[in-house]
Amino acid sequence: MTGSASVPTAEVGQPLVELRDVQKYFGSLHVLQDINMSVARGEVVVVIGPSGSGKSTLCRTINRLEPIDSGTITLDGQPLPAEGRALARLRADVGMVFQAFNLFAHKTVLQNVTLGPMKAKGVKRAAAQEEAMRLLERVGVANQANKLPAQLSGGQQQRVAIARALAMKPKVMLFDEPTSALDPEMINEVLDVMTSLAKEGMTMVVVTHEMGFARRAAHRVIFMDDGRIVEEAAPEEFFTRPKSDRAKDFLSKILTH
Ligand SMILES: Nc1ncnc2c1ncn2[C@@H]1O[C@H](COP(=O)(O)OP(=O)(O)OP(=O)(O)O)[C@@H](O)[C@H]1O
Repeated sequence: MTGSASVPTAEVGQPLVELRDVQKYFGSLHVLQDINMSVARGEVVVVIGPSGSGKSTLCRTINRLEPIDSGTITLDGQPLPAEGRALARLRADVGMVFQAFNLFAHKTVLQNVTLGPMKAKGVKRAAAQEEAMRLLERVGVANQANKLPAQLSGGQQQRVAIARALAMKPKVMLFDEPTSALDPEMINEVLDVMTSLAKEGMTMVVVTHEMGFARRAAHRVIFMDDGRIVEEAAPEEFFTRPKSDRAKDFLSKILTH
């Protein structure tokens, strides 16, 4: 499979993340129902759907921030570990950028990006710093390296959060509404970084309300409603010819805003 003509240029390969018959409850709420989903290496999957449909929970189960009640989730063919060192390794393999800012407030930008590789992977300080500076350059905030996160704009903080996740050399990046807490002028800065990662072949699962990003960078859009995957299609197909009434209704509401 190759990407849609508009952006994704990376070839998409074998399955990397697989969810099979996943069920999850919060008390009596069946928040994830019969989830079957496969994300291929190099694929960019955008997850959209109404508020409360289970998008964040889906994302959080993929790196075990939320346990599941039944079913299986595998990364690179391996079942997700529940605890211990294997779980720490998994967290390194699955980079995550949340909607709220994800940084240690009392560490500098540079420390935020170097700590993970030094602690989790035993990378020496000098090498970790060199790589961190390269990544900060990559996301356009190298000149902020010695500042504290609070001294940065929201968009800059999210770009540091992306650099921090990339420093762990993840196999897949999960983004959970990474721009939702940002001022409008900051949103594009972050989406541009995400788009370039997508073009370079990073495997990504992105929960977002930014339909422009979905059109431009996704190989596939997954539409969730009430804890289920209701529909999935290439973006050009989904946005022009949604099949389910729920997706049509959802798109008509968000596209008129
Ligand atoms: N820790 C929790 N305990 C109990 N219920 C929860 C918990 N987290 C989420 N929920 C409920 O699970 C449902 C799905 O939540 P989730 O955050 O996954 O939805 P979402 O699609 O990401 O929504 P939004 O777009 O508003 O962020 C919601 O009804 C929510 O209230």
